[in-house]
Amino acid sequence: MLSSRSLAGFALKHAQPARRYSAAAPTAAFAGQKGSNGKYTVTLIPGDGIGPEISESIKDIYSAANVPIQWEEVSVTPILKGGKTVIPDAAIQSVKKNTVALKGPLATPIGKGHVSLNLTLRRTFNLFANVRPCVSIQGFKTPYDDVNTVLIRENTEGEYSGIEHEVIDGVVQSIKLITWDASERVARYAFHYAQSSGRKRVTAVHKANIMKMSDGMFLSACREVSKDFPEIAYDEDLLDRACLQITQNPRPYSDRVMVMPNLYGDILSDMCAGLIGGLGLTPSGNIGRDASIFEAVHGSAPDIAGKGLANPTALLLSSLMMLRHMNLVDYADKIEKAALTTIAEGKTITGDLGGKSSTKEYTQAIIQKLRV
Ligand SMILES: NC(=O)C1=CN([C@@H]2O[C@H](COP(=O)(O)OP(=O)(O)OC[C@H]3O[C@@H](n4cnc5c(N)ncnc54)[C@H](O)[C@@H]3O)[C@@H](O)[C@H]2O)C=CC1
Ligand SMILES: O=C(O)CCC(=O)C(=O)O
Repeated sequence: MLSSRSLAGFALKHAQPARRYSAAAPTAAFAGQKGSNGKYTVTLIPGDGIGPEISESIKDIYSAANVPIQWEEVSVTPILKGGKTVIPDAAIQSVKKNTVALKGPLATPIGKGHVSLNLTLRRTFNLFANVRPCVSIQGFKTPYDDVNTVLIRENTEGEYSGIEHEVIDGVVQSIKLITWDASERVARYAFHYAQSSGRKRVTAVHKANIMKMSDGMFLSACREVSKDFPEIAYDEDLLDRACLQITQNPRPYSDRVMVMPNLYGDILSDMCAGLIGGLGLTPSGNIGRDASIFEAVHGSAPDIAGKGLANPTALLLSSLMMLRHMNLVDYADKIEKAALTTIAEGKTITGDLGGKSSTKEYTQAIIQKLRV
């Protein structure tokens, strides 16, 4: 019989008022100390493709808002060591020391080449829960104006375990690894998140009709954890049905938290992003006990990289999840208001949102609002 291991010793944060972009839940309480200059040091990984452009935008906005943060910029260029691709030690040490990081997208070669360094970072720091809120921006017209989903993705295993091999010529096997411990841990996080953000239901999204053992165990862990949260309703939904229902009517998903294995969360969060205006708008937080790394849902966007066209909002909103995690809530609220009103006004927005402005012009429009 599998034993259920609780998150004993896990310092719980106090419940926070419900905010749209928050990592609110049982993250290890932020224990960073301000330096002698009155600022916290935060690791910044600019990343690949559009990463450096959108990171520049965040730095400019933070300077204008006087956020008490100093960035420790590190590169995550893949290094080959003993036949394995690894992350430079300086980057690892920086995240370990600062315990919070903001990360731009890292590109992964398709069908060949090095392993994903995004996944490597998540595994290195055991960032077990990936929180992906997706909220309609009031005043910005899209087919829906009432999307407010929170998706929590198991972030360390599942289909992304990276265990693949060729069995015989022409036959390849990829292992979807699901463990009770990781399933229980992310389920517990989802229930705590629901509790602290005022959401009334947790829905486990799965394909246990097909993957009876792996998704079946994920569901068993969720059911077990649900018993500890009698005030939060619990139900289960097949992934395909959830996709259909959310695209037909996202409103019922506003009062719940969805929790699911790794791959489903990756895909479903892009689908939700499509409902509110695209990947330029959706943030995320990779949450662990000892460190947390905040990043946009999107990738390195090679098609627009270097052209000054990228929308920095997703990374900006990810950084606001980070500020709330660090209890710098007032700064987060102020920047969020400036960014969302800039988008709602629609005068200075980037091409992905139907506008004509560059990354820099949009950034300046936000900065102008911060100065008033
Ligand atoms: N967490 C991470 O660092 C992630 C990295 N990736 C990597 O990124 C690379 C590119 O992946 P794609 O499939 O092309 O996905 P992508 O998310 O980079 O781009 C998909 C589409 O969305 C647009 N887009 C994305 N972010 C945008 C933004 N901020 N502003 C305006 N438009 C934006 C792109 O121009 C593109 O048309 C791959 O190497 C992939 O592995 C992909 C997803 C997440
Ligand atoms: O690591 C990558 O390149 C892609 C990862 C990804 O799509 C994600 O996990 O969000």
